[in-house]
Amino acid sequence: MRNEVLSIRDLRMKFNQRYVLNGIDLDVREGEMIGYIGPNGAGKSTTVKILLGLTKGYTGTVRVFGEDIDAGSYEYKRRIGYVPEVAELYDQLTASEYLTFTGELYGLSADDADSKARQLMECFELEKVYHSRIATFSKGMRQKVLLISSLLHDPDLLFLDEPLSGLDANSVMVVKEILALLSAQGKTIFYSSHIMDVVEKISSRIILLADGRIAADGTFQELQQQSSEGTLEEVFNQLTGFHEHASIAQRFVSIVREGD
Ligand SMILES: Nc1ncnc2c1ncn2[C@@H]1O[C@H](COP(=O)(O)OP(=O)(O)OP(=O)(O)O)[C@@H](O)[C@H]1O
Repeated sequence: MRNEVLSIRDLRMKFNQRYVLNGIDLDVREGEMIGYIGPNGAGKSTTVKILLGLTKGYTGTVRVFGEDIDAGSYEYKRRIGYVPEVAELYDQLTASEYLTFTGELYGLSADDADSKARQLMECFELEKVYHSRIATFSKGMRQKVLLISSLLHDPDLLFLDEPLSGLDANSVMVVKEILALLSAQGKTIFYSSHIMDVVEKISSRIILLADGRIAADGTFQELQQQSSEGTLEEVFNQLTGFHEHASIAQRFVSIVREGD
């Protein structure tokens, strides 16, 4: 049996008297590639932020690498990498400064962080802008810097929120392959995205969160059987009880066209 990476019991979280997480139970083992999906506002980012120790005030038990994260130790964070949906990149820094800085935060020496960051930037054909300010980078270039910063310290557990956002088709292929290799080498990956065809293809297990609860958990094939639908997009629509896309679109367009 592979090692436990995450163990969550009856996790609940409320904001302004409203429960956003309503009792989550989840066990994750080494090497799992988890597609973490759910409608907007379902509670995906909230769960991830709790796991990262960024959001407090929850009830229930959360163990990461066997350690209760409420116990106050920060050591477990060194084994985690994170690509947030909206990143606070320090625009005034160069890629080299930013990556060396984040590498050092994760415990690498400045020289090791710099050398590793330079080589990883080269893999993404960004070596020429290594010493340029991030403020001058395109969306895709920024995304690559974020991916590199999340991986510099070779984490065992990786949380990715829309990691392909802004990447061109060639870079998408490279990143998907990187994730497959990391997963095959035992890294655990939480892949949160709204792009269902990618999630369908890369995940070994899909977890669907709806209204702060796990509404489905299994391989893509298991989810298909559960809902008797074809694509993950259709499974998602069915499991979240959504059938109104055509009428919503129609209403939206008719409001836009009002008065014409
Ligand atoms: N700091 C906060 N204060 C108040 N409400 C919050 C806070 N953070 C999240 N929420 C609420 O919690 C709910 C879940 O938000 P969360 O960001 O976890 O959803 P999500 O599943 O990641 O959504 P998306 O797919 O849109 O990124 C939302 O209703 C949101 O408004």
